[in-house]
Amino acid sequence: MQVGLFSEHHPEVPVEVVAQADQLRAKIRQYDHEYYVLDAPSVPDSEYDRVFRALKALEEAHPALIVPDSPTQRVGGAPMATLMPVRHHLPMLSIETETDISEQGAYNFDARVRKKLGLLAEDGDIEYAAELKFDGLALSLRYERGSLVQAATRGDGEVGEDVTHNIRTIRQIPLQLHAGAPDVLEVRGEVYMSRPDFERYNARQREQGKPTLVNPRNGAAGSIRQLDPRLAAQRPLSFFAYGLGQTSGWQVPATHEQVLDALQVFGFPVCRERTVGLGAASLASFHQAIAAKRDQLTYDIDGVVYKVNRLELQRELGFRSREPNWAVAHKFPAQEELTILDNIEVQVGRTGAITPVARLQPVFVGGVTVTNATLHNQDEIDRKDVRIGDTVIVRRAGDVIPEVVSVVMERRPVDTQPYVLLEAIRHQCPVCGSHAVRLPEEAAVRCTGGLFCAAQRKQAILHFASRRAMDIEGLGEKLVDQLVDGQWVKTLADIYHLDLTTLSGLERMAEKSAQNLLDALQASKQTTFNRFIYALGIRNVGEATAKDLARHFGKLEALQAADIEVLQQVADVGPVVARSIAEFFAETHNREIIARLVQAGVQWEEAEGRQASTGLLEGKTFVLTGTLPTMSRDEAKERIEAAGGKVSGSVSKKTSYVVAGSDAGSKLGKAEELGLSILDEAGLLGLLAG
Ligand SMILES: NC(=O)c1ccc[n+]([C@@H]2O[C@H](COP(=O)([O-])OP(=O)(O)OC[C@H]3O[C@@H](n4cnc5c(N)ncnc54)[C@H](O)[C@@H]3O)[C@@H](O)[C@H]2O)c1
Ligand SMILES: [Zn+2]
Repeated sequence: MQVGLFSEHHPEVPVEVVAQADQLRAKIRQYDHEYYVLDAPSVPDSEYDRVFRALKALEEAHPALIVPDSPTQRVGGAPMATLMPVRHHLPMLSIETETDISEQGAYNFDARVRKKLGLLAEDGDIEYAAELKFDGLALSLRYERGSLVQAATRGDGEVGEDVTHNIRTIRQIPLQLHAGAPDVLEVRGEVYMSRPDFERYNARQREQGKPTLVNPRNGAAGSIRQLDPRLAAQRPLSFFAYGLGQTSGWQVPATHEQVLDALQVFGFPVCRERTVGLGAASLASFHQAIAAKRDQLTYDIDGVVYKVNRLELQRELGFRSREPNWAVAHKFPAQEELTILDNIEVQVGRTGAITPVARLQPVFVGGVTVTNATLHNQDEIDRKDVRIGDTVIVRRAGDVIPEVVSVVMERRPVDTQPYVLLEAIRHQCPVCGSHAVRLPEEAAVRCTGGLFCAAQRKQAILHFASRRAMDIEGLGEKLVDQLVDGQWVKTLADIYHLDLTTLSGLERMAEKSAQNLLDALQASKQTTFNRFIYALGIRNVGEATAKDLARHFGKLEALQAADIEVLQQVADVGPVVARSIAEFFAETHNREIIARLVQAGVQWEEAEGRQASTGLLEGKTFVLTGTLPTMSRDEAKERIEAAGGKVSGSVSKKTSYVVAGSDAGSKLGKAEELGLSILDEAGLLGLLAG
């Protein structure tokens, strides 16, 4: 060993090692504060764990370094000053992490437990309970005589925060226990946000231009530690019970497995993914089985937890400063990792949305190597201030596409520039060169190329051919892929110029089906004006609007010539819809394609759109929900519209009638809430009959 300078306080440890430990502790203290107090971590857990392990390794090599307030000796962070402190009757500990994520990890844990208990090979295998390690926030729920009296976070393990006001908004947590509950029962478990709830919440926030949650764990922790329970109530949270705190007036079962069974009987959600087995092999196989299933679970887990099953043995094993000796967390590959963002490129989607995509230095995250991640849209880039050259946190969980969740600002290189998508593409669609725009009320940048844009062509053709548009039977997804990829169809109008030789030369296309398709194409040319408008796939123009437009304008020339003002004279056409219609017809490519469609023989009776209705239901708006006994939903809709009524998708005060069949959903509930008239099929037929 090099004999050099030694520290004053640790005479046996070289100063540079002391300095290194101090540096690591300062980092950990900063990360802990961001994570536990601010609920805003700046680095992913994987990075935190690396720093933590480095400190642990230093302390193991130089035990004199260990001080009682080292992060390796304590749990969590200080409670938030704004919430009331709660002293735990029994401390809430952490769990030791097994560093070897291979199956060897299970064997290491078993070996440590056996050694501590002084067991020999002939003493037989230990019984273990294995369960999931949920990635949320630990809670202690206290029930007295069956009623929830207090909910507390872990805090530093001794003193947590009172979050009862927020916990009461979580439906999965019983306020009252089923009969037979003990005098005092403290239940420990994890509050979490499911992935679908997280995705839905973020999608809605993104749509409204509001801040998104970084990950489900943060979403859960952030809402539980709010002061205002209304904020917590807006975020959908769930709960899993996994253990006990203090109890009294109860014969506590003999094993962990039986404790969980009992909690389930009392009314707590307990995760089904758990098992009990003998020895390390059973643990290793659980680890493997869950790893294979991880992506299909609807919530985040960061590993599995092994616990000695018999509580008597747990007591014998006891605990150290921050973790029990009878449990271990056996992790999986991290779902969030650090990497460098090399470039931002764009992709044009099937609806013309131009989305920014991050090109990343390859990084192993969520079990796969990731090189691309979505950045969603300009608003998200602005909010996260993502720049080329940044070190970013990438998240890949479940089957959701990888996403850049945040930037590690500390590591931003000098000379970076904010990224502006429209400027980067010079206001042009990179696929077709059409003008790219961003509507003020929209997050997305869009290509205005419409039917001309190859990226949008396949989708446009499928929509054009669909049953309620031009109704071209046999023109399905596989065929459209071949036609567009093979350059047979460059614009929509080309489909009417396909011939038998070309079609029967395609993969899996017999002459008979080729001829059938040609017949279907021919038949589709005779259509109605409203179907044709709908078939063009103009943004924001659905079937109902297409009908209104057909009825109002009667002629294609009139519709094409209408400006935004004139368009808004049509019932139900607001400024947004009017603008997308005007923009569509303003694009030269689109006008050309329409002209070619007409040239190819597409025609309709000009008057059809104005067909006289019986007028019986004029001015009435209907909402359909559930399955009607004899009529299909389309049929009901057609008959209502034929009688002059309107069919809308959502219930509001303006709804005249809600027609409800079996398995009616939330719309029926809403209708009842608003006190609207609710009809069954017979009632609707009655109205139609006058
Ligand atoms: N990114 C950051 O800046 C940052 C900062 C601090 C901590 N962290 C992360 O926090 C974690 C360390 O903190 P920790 O001490 O809470 O350890 P931990 O989260 O790894 O393990 C203990 C916790 O596991 C939870 N748990 C989940 N399922 C469980 C089950 N079935 N049985 C028992 N407990 C279960 C409990 O909430 C318990 O408190 C690490 O993952 C670390 O990366 C990250
Ligand atoms: Zn384009």
